[in-house]
Amino acid sequence: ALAQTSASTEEIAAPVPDAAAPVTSSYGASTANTELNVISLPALKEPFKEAVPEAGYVFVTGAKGDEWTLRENRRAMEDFRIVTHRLTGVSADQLDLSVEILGQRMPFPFFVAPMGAHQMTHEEGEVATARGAGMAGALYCSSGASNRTLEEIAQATTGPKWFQLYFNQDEAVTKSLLRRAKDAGYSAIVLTADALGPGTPDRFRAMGMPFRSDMSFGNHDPAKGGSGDFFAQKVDLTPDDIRMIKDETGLPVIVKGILRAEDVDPIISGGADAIQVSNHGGRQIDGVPGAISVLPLVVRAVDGRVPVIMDSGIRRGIDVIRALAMGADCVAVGRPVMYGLGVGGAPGVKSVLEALAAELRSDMLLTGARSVAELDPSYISVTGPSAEMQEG
Ligand SMILES: Cc1cc2nc3c(=O)[nH]c(=O)nc-3n(C[C@H](O)[C@H](O)[C@H](O)COP(=O)(O)O)c2cc1C
Ligand SMILES: CCCCCCC(=O)C(=O)O
Repeated sequence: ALAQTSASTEEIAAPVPDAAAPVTSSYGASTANTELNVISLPALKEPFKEAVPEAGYVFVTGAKGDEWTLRENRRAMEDFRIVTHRLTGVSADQLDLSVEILGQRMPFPFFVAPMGAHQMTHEEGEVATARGAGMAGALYCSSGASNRTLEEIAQATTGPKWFQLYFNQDEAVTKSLLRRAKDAGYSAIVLTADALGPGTPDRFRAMGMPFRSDMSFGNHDPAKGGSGDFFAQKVDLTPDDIRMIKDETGLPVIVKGILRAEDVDPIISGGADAIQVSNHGGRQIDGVPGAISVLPLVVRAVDGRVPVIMDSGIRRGIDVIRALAMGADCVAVGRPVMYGLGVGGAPGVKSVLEALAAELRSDMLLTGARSVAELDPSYISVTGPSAEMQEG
């Protein structure tokens, strides 16, 4: 039996098995544990709405202010038109989708973006998401705002893992998080530079900010070896903070949330090992450009010194091609992974990642490039507002 939704037939791509819906907690997050027939990542949004509490749906899908940046992340993708090659002799068995970033080999050029508060969506929280990522062989980036502890999450995945840091005002708290991340086997630290705290979509605020009452920030839970207050984030970050993370852990540092070419030099001089172009999925400040629009400007400023990662708006195989051709070394996938979690739990996450890999594989074959390394700007014609930004 399939759950009924109010969406049109075209929008309902993936059936929601009955197993996706049971409600066992007072909050009512999903307990689903099933593989999904993913027709496309965007088409999972409606089943996600059916499978999770309204608060979780609004928190995940919403964005800041008028949500212009959220929409612009998708619209701007259309400015990047793919210029295909023909008769290149590429066959499926020759196609190489693997990449290596910061010493980490990945089977495909995308990974799970750091996202917090997964128990707003699924009872198991990040443990299920990380397990699903591992099942697909994908790198999992664990959010500093996870409900489960970084240690529980590290144990849940069989794949590579990075830890995303929300730098705390209390240096002892930050250093303790970093030490724990290193001890748990995370191989890089992602410093988020573009956030003041949780996303606060207007629709979520209108509901009274209904975070679940039993929600904990696992990494700060004193009962689980944590300390400090998640909300006491240090906002006045400088490049010196990068050095502290490196000194403390000896791990590579990725700075996430960069949208401007001028920011690149001080960040690389500060010791960053990679730059992540992102507008946080439009959740922190509205009105900033689509991430794909500014990617070429940042790539030019980086000039090959460190890898460039991009997220915000990745939904399709062709989006991955667009970003890689414009100079990203890999991309991160955000909200669609949460859709998979809500609708299918760990196997649902695996299904989402495998569906994107399958889509990318066929899109690559039709693009004519043999490998991710072969993609370059010649595969893209930049049009519209994004083209104007490259000139200015
Ligand atoms: C529910 C949710 C929670 C998020 N939490 C974090 C977080 O804890 N740390 C972080 O750096 N980014 C966080 N992000 C931003 C993502 O890492 C990523 O930048 C964003 O989801 C990209 O936009 P997209 O999902 O629309 O592609 C979060 C995003 C969502 C949707
Ligand atoms: C209350 C938990 C917040 C977790 C996610 C924080 C964040 O970065 C976001 O965009 O939201």
